Amino acid sequence: MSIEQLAETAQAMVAAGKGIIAIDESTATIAKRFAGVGIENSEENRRRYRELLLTTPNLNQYISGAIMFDETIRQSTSDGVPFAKYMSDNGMIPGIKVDKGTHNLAGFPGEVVTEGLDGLRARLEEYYKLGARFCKWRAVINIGEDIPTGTCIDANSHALARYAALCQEQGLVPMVEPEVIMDGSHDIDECFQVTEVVLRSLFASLVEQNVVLEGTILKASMVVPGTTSGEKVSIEEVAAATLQCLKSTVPAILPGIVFLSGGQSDEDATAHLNAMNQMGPNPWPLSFSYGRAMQAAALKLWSQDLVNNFAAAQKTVFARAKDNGLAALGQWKSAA
Ligand SMILES: O=P(O)(O)OC[C@H]1O[C@](O)(COP(=O)(O)O)[C@@H](O)[C@@H]1O
Repeated sequence: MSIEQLAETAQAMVAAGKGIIAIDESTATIAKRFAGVGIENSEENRRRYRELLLTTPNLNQYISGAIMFDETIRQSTSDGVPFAKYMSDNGMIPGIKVDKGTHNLAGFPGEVVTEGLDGLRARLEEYYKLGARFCKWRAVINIGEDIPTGTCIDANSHALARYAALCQEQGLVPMVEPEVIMDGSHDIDECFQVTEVVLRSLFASLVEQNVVLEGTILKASMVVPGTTSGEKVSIEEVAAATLQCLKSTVPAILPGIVFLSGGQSDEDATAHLNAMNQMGPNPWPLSFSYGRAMQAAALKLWSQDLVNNFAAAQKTVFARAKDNGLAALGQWKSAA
């Protein structure tokens, strides 16, 4: 796989007015999401739900690709078409989450490191054969008293860079996701400082491990105050702080940055992305890779009647995709 092909895939992931739908919740995470709305966490319900999301009519107008979980990439539509094939046939790029989740970082209470490097080369080979063309690995950085430590940041950056190099070796575009978690009483300035250190460390590690930035996508968290800080900030303040942080840390050669929603309301996630694009031109396309902010409304509606609300829930998915697609162009208008 040439660098040009990796770069082409990466650029297609952030094509103008399009973003990614993250449907890669691990079995434990989807269990939480289903429990929140009273859906039984069975394999068939998970398959049917992912089918609802992926077969939303005209989704490809605003969605360039989807990140799946290991179970999902092995599942098919009710008509027996593997999800990855369904996506490629419908102009969307199949992606796969390849990390094996976070684990306590030994010796550093309150901090975690993402695992999954052992045997990764063989797993990537298989995912490529199953149709995946990009991957995702999420590192988690918590803010609290005396954390994050430099050790935790370095350990996670190193793992992200090792993962990214392996992906590129196997012809897969790595999406690197260092999520600075919103939970906590820290203010927006602290989130800014932590995010800045994390991104500097990540890009230093990527370069050290010979990762080709032209074939890499960053999945970033926004610079926001901690959820229990009580600090009130405007949409424009979040957008300006996030942009400043990214501009001072992310090389302009990167093909694009997509954001996670991290527990923000649907409206905030869209409004923040829209504001950042209105503040452009920016060095890279800025788009979305939302999980909850793409799905929450649809999941709630579907949970009320798994049979009869299927099509209505898909309309909700389409509406969220459209809102976020417009926000990726800075053309979204709040209904409020
Ligand atoms: O903990 P898990 O199961 O890996 O899931 C983490 C989730 O966080 C994300 O990275 C971002 O999702 P949100 O937009 O909901 O924050 C998703 O891609 C993923 O499903």
